[in-house]
Amino acid sequence: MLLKVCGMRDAANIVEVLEVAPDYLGLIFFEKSARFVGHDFELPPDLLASTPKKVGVFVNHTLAQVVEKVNKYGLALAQLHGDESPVFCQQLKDALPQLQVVKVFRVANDFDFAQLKPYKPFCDFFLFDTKGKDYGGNGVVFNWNILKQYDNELPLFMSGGLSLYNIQELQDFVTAHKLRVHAIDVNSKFEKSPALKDVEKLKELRRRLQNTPTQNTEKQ
Ligand SMILES: O=C(O)c1ccccc1NCC(=O)[C@H](O)[C@H](O)COP(=O)(O)O
Repeated sequence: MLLKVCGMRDAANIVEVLEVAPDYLGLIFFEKSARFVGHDFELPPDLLASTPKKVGVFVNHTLAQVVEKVNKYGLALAQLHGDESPVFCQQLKDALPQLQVVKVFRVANDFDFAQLKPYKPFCDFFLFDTKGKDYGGNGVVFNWNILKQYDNELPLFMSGGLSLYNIQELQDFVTAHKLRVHAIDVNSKFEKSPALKDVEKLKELRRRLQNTPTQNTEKQ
């Protein structure tokens, strides 16, 4: 499983996080988030020169706002964390064909998997996060058993309260149920304070993930 670390803005902290060699770095463009990058955010030169794909996290932004951030920061993926429609995903793909679109679904026990269908032609990945009081970064795990209903058609980012305490359990669950998990997405459980990542914890996570086989989970 690949690794996405989400929600940094401090240049020195980003440089430290890069030592862990994440596969994806999430930058949050939602102004109401405690992890909002800010209006004057500049990419640290180390990030420009390094390999992780940059993921922009958006919540009900307009198409023009997403396109502007993608172009400004060289984002490879847009993670749509709000109530964006399938038509919005289609418009984004039409505007930026190279961009990978990740539609987020906030999951609770009554989650209806039928709602995924109209998104499939316009998305590269789905991300399952916990439905909580905030749009994201709630630090709460959802009941993974509900994923037994998922048809595995699009590869997944798995999210929601992932920590050093539950990562092995998640890996076992994914293997047992042959879930097509492309990457895990970690955030608040690897922080010293909002937006400041605890790099020692991330290094331990990286060590544990290195012992798991990676799968071909790109969209076919
Ligand atoms: O993290 C935020 O503050 C946030 C706010 C609004 C929308 C999305 C947000 N985070 C996006 C993520 O991808 C998080 O990693 C995901 O929600 C999981 O967070 P956590 O439960 O803290 O691990």
